[in-house]
Amino acid sequence: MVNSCTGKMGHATAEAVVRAGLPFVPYSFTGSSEAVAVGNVGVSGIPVELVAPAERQSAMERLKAQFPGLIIIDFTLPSAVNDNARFYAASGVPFVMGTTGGDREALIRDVEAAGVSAVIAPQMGKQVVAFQATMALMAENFPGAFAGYRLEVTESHQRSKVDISGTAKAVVESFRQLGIPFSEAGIRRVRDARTQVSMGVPQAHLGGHAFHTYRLVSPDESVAFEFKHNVCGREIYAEGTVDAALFLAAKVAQGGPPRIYNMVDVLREGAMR
Ligand SMILES: NC(=O)c1ccc[n+]([C@@H]2O[C@H](COP(=O)([O-])OP(=O)(O)OC[C@H]3O[C@@H](n4cnc5c(N)ncnc54)[C@H](O)[C@@H]3O)[C@@H](O)[C@H]2O)c1
Ligand SMILES: O=C(O)C1=N[C@H](C(=O)O)CCC1
Repeated sequence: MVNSCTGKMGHATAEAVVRAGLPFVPYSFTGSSEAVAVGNVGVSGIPVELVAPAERQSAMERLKAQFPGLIIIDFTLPSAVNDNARFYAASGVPFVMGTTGGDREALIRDVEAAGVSAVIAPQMGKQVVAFQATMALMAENFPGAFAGYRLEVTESHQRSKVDISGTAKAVVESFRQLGIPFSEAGIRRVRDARTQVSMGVPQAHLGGHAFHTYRLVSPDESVAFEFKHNVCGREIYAEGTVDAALFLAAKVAQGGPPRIYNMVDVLREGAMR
């Protein structure tokens, strides 16, 4: 089940679920205004019934009975992430949380306390996850290697993105361990089309892109490193999310204690196609 199919990522992911030939639940929890205004949406020709927040409790009971082994995928909004995760966890339904932002520490705490398995990650794209894992490995192996360096971080996304890149925040954590004090407030956030075009974002992808640049400069400016990951469109995340859902379903089927996984866990197990 994908929440919310009315959103850009939710819709792209729902299409990827159908493309993969997986059983697709034709219901989607959504924001109250969309449920009223839109009513229903179509995903690859399948009509999907939208469920408003006020109806989600009773709908969840029905869905759990109707779809044993239910896995929820959440791409909603930073303002909804904590409440949604608490709701899924309290309902005992394992879930993949791709939504960024919110209170991330509370998110982990709540899900752990409820004892439900989940994959929670701000980045679902296989190659970007591999880059993230590489930075984390470098930090683990060579802590402080970049002490004294200056870090500049720029992220550009479609205008509708409300929060700072969750991926940039995660990567910055590795740079901190490499010796560079850097606060999230220092991340340069680009949302205007003119700047984006000047940065090389294709016109056709102004409505869906994620460009990231991390630049490290030595104290005397004689040495510079630049890491970039530039994504156009959303397919890379949608496909990675399907991998995460399959991984989670397999973990739940195996039994064992509930656990919170991230996408590096999924990648490490070779579970990304
Ligand atoms: N993890 C990843 O790889 C990845 C990739 C892309 C986007 N994202 C994240 O996914 C999220 C969604 O991005 P988007 O571009 O699809 O946004 P969007 O604005 O297009 O869609 C958000 C949707 O959430 C719905 N919504 C709002 N409140 C809700 C609630 N309480 N319950 C259910 N649905 C609700 C809205 O109706 C809307 O359709 C963002 O946090 C974004 O950063 C993550
Ligand atoms: O389009 C978005 O929104 C994205 N959000 C994630 C983030 O914040 O890191 C992943 C990239 C795309």
